[in-house]
Amino acid sequence: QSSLPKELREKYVLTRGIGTGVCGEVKLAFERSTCRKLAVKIINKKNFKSEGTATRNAKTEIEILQRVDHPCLIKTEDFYQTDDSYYIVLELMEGGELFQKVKSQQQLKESVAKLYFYQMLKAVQYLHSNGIIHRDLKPENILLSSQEDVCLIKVTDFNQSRILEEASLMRTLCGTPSYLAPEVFTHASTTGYGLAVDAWSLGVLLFVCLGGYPPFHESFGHQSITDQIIRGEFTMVPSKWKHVSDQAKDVVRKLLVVDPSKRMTIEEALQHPWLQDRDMMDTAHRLMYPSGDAAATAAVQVERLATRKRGRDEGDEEEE
Ligand SMILES: N=C(N)N/N=C1\CCCc2cc(NC(=O)c3cc4cccc([N+](=O)[O-])c4[nH]3)ccc21
Repeated sequence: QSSLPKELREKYVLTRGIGTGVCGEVKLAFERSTCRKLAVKIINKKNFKSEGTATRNAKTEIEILQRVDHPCLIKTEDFYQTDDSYYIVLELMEGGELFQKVKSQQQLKESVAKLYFYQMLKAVQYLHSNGIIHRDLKPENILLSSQEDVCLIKVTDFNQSRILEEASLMRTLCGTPSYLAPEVFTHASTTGYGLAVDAWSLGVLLFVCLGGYPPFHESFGHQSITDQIIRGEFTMVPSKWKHVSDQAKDVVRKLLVVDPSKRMTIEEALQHPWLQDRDMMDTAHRLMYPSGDAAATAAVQVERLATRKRGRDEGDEEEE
């Protein structure tokens, strides 16, 4: 306890470790004044690359952590630092990492994978609408709020995130364009393809949740994992995928497309038939907006009307 920042020690009691990340650890903490249970993520500063990028990376990440506000993004309660570590006080996510759940359960039930995937899409849609690319979406960075299958998920670890620097693009365009590459003008370098990296990662995440194993891996066949990824070559092993619906497989196939300009976007994924599931959406919105406050309920109604309208447009027979 001695190396902890004094203010942290005065406000919280840190107890046992509850999860070990590659870049530090997570401890169970109690807020002295309320006895509330919380998590404290301790990140060693040396985990960030060289000093230069470390401070910039860390600042960006801390900025993002404190700026984002969405039910499916980790929320920081408090923040402290010493010379060698950051101490981030967070809400407790008692379900731990999605990684552990998939590892222990092999593959998730399709309905559970859909509920989690929908929440991940909403979280990433929020980040993208705020000009943030996550760039490191993986099962270790998806936290579950409880041990129950039906639970809230939260995306975390914005260490690789990038805030789309529109400002730097504007500065670039002020200079002489003669040496600038075409993609600088076609937004490929900022808003366009940048966002598509998160869509790919969500495809890998969905594959792992449904299939219980990763689409690309060193141990598969003769190709290196890089070649498998560059060629977009993955196999849906029948024994693992025979119970998975064609619509779910379609979402995976449309996200794991090598050409970013042909890859399904987050918005398109949200419109995909597999996700036009009112029960799942009602469950997700109940988890995301438990207070059921007016604004949230209105948001849900809008979404449901939109879904219903889409259904009618596409000659959807099923009536409520
Ligand atoms: N690396 C980086 N630069 N930023 N990373 C970050 C940014 C700050 C937030 C953050 C939180 C976590 N993880 C948890 O909170 C967590 C894991 C966990 C496992 C079991 C139980 C509980 N729990 O019962 O709470 C758990 N909470 C992992 C990485 C990061």
